[in-house]
Amino acid sequence: MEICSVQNLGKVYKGAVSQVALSDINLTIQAGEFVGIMGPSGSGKTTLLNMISTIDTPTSGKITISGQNPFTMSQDELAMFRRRELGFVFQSFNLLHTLTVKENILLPLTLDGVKVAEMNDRIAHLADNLGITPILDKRTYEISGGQAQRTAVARALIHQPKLLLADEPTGNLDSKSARDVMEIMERRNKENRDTMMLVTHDPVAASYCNRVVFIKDGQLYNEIHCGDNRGAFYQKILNVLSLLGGTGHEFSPVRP
Ligand SMILES: Nc1ncnc2c1ncn2[C@@H]1O[C@H](COP(=O)(O)OP(=O)(O)OP(=O)(O)O)[C@@H](O)[C@H]1O
Repeated sequence: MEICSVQNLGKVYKGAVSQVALSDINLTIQAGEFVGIMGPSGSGKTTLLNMISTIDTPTSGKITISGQNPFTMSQDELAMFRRRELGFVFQSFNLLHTLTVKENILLPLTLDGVKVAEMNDRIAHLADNLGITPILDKRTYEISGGQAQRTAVARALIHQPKLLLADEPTGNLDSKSARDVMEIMERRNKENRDTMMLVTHDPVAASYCNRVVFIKDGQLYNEIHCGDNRGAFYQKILNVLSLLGGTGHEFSPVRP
C-alpha cells in the first residue's frame, strides 16, 4: 500500500532572484518502508521534507499522503490532517519544558480529546517499547539528549501516524545516543511496520533505513537499497556520497 506519492514535484523560491530548489521529483513510499533522504548542503532535502510535511506548498507537481491531497484542504483541515496522519521528529527535540516527559508524549492525544484510560494504556506500551518508562515523570531539563529524542519519537508515534517524518534526529546527539535512537526507529519499523522518512547528513543514521534516496541540485540522483548487511549498506552510502561531492564536514566520519 502506498503511503506517500510525490509526482513531478517542483519548488521555486521566488525573490529578487528565483531559486529552483527542486525539479521533477518522483518518489513513492510504501507502507512499512523506512526511507532516508541524503544529499549535499543546499541540494533540496529540507525543501522536500517541508513539502511532504505540508509545511510549505509545491510550485508544481502533486503530493498524495494516505490517499489524500493535503494541498486542496482548508487551513483547519490541514492542521487536523497533520496532527492525525503525520508524526514529526526534529533535530532540536522541540519538547515543551514546562511539561513532564509523559505530558509531552500525551500532548497529541490530549488535543484530540482521547479518554484517559486509553492514553494510559498507549503510553505504558510505547514507553516500555522505547525504554523511557523510568523517566516519564521527569521534566525535560532533567533528561539527557538521547532520552529527549526518544521522548520526541514517542510523542510522534503515540497517535499512530501513517508517516513519521524525521529531520536530522541524530544531529544534536553523541554517537552512542544517536545509535540508540536509530536502533529504536529501526525496531519500530521492523516490528510495528511504522512508515518513516528520515532526512540526514549522517551516513550511520541513514544505514538504518531500508532505502536511501540521494538528491543533488534539486533532482533525484540515485537510490540504493539495504540488503541483509548494514555494514555493507553503510559502505554503499559512503560510496554514493563520495560521488555526490560536498565538503568533508557535511558527512559524519563515524562508522557503524
Ligand atoms: N526560503 C527560501 N528562500 C529562498 N531560497 C531558499 C529558501 N529555502 C531554501 N532555499 C534554497 O533552496 C535550495 C535548497 O535548500 P534546502 O534547505 O532544501 O537544502 P538542504 O539540502 O536541506 O540543505 P542543508 O543540508 O544545508 O540543510 C538552496 O539553494 C537554498 O539556498
